[in-house]
Amino acid sequence: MFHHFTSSVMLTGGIDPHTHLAMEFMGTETIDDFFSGQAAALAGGTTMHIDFVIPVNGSLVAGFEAYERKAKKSCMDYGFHMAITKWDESVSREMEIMVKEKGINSFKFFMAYKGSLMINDELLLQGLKRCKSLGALAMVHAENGDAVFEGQKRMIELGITGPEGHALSRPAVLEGEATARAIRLARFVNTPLYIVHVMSIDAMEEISKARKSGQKVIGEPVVSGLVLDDSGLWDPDFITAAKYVMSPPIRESGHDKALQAALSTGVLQLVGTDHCVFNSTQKALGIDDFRKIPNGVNGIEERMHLVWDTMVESGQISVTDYVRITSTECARIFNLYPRKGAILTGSDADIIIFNPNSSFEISASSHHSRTDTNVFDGRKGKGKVEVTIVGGRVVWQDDELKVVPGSGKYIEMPPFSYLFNGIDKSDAKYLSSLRAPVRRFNSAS
Ligand SMILES: NC(=O)NCCC(=O)O
Ligand SMILES: [Zn+2]
Ligand SMILES: [Zn+2]
Repeated sequence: MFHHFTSSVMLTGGIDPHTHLAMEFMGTETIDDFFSGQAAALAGGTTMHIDFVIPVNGSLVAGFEAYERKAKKSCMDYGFHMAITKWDESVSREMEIMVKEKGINSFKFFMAYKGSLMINDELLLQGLKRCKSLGALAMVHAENGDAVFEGQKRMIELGITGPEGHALSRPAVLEGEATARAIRLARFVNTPLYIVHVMSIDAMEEISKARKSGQKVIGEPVVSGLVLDDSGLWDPDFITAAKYVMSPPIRESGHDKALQAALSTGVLQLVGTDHCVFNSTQKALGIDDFRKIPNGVNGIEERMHLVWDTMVESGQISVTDYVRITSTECARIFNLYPRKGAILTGSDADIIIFNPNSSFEISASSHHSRTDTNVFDGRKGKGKVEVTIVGGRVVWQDDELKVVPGSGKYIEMPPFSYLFNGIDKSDAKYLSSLRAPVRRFNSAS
């Protein structure tokens, strides 16, 4: 959705499907909270984000309440996904409460982070079945956590303790394996699947194959994976190298371009950030051992600019495609369209004015995030978000923020998005195929 506005264009505000604000993780907490992270987002033209609630001691209700408190200071609209980290009757019941009473329509399963968030295949299967019955979208962090654990041991035994050990310990083959496994289990259950942070050709090709076969699989690359390669991890300065540590890792050069191509051809459908930032002091927790470097990079403020420059300015996609991959498709997948993801009568007036002839430059000293580093530091490009409007109010203009803590609203997301269309019919077809050849056996005697 875009309209001409002198040399600038009016576009739908961005929606970031993947963030971690005020998240307790790896013995610390992300430094951007719901105010600072959202202020950064608004300065970069993103007007809504969906964050991941982490259960408290396995309780979804307690986790939801904790995130409600964290989000009180919000200055822009937000929604929640919910992580599932253990399985029992109570979790299964709480999933229903989340969907029917709390406005959550997606659940994330971590196939990595052994010993903390990781789940096994048995849990994943139970979770997929439950998601299907509730009309909720299952999401996976796809890396083989057991093999990552082995890979980490291997690096430490070789004496490789620096940030490069992070990437070497969890190669793309492990992302490809877990992506394939999750896709096959979702096919077995016959429920849609969303792969978060697709970082490699290996994972992307599994998604491509499944989609070609007609399976409902969504692939989300993140801006770091689209525009960076792993060279920063070899920087001789620990803090510089450690800022690039995220999971799955940023890959060797070549994966970035392949992910861009997949995005431009519809193999991948929307762009997130996985904004999950720790400052230099927090990253230094892993100075002697890469396994202790808190995982995560920035992107919430940079996504709209970098996707424009990398994809539209380069000629890979049109402006219409840009709006789809940064906003509309996210709204459709999470059942918010057309309230969000569109400029229409009756939609929330979340709008940006974007000047394609202007330019941007990214730097840790001028960004709005609280963190003291930026993985895109020094990058320049074409295009600039000149104005951000949320709910009809100007919050970013002339490089100045006018944000009000507490003004952001929680957006409930109803279940049974378009991805569930036709699932009941294909189930019925499968069941009738089982019953068709009723076999009779002769008795043994
Ligand atoms: N991605 C990452 O390194 N940190 C955030 C948690 C996750 O999404 O896996
Ligand atoms: Zn993840
Ligand atoms: Zn994440």
